[in-house]
Amino acid sequence: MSLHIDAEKGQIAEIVLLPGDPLRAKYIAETFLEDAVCYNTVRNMLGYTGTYKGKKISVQGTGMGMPSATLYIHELINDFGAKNLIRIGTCGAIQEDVHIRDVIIAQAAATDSSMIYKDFAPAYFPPIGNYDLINKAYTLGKEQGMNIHVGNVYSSDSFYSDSNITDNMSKYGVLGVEMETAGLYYLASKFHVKALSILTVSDHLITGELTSSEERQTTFNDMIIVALEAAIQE
Ligand SMILES: O=P(O)(O)O[C@H]1O[C@H](CO)[C@@H](O)[C@H]1O
Ligand SMILES: O=c1cc[nH]c(=O)[nH]1
Repeated sequence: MSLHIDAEKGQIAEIVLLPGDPLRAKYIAETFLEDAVCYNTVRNMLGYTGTYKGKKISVQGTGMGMPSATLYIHELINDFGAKNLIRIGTCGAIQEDVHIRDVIIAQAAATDSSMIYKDFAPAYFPPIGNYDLINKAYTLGKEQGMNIHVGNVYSSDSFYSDSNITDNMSKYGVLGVEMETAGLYYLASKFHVKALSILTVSDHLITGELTSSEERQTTFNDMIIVALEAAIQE
């Protein structure tokens, strides 16, 4: 076991899906995995392992923001041997041609977090996703007829903020804003594992549109299938 994950060695798969919401981890395990077993209830940050098309897969809630997500990601990699980590989350769109319910594959992630900067200052390290996983997920998403985009996202430490950073990100072509991808990609580089972040657009920061929870669920299912199919091709 590790500090925050109460599992035995071998109980967690090399492929781990990472939703922010632990109840989404439960939903994914119950809906998409066979013989799913819950291995973690510490702080209610639920984690499950089961199989998908015969391949062992885990799904672990990470909580919101990089301080929470990176402690689970760190332990999954270093204490349990995770090698392919795929975030499945939600984001706000910041481009006119990215619409609610669309899916964004994060090629890279800008961030206002000091977490990465302090390791490299005064240089900046660019957190990028794994090209193989990006390519597989994009191809699968297109085959399924999904409205799918690949590009930069902005991982912010603040959900609510008065700063104009998000506006500037939008001007520079960043597709959406969320709170964890930069931390995931940073740790994947640090520990030489593969990572991908796939995001459903839950709201639009320019138009003010929101998705209903039912709509989010349908798009979310499509996104999970893309993540699972990309993962088992590894
Ligand atoms: O839907 P999840 O994965 O939690 O992701 C997004 O939603 C949360 C904010 O509501 C943040 O964690 C953000 O990154
Ligand atoms: O606008 C949004 C939507 C989801 N997650 C975020 O961090 N921001």
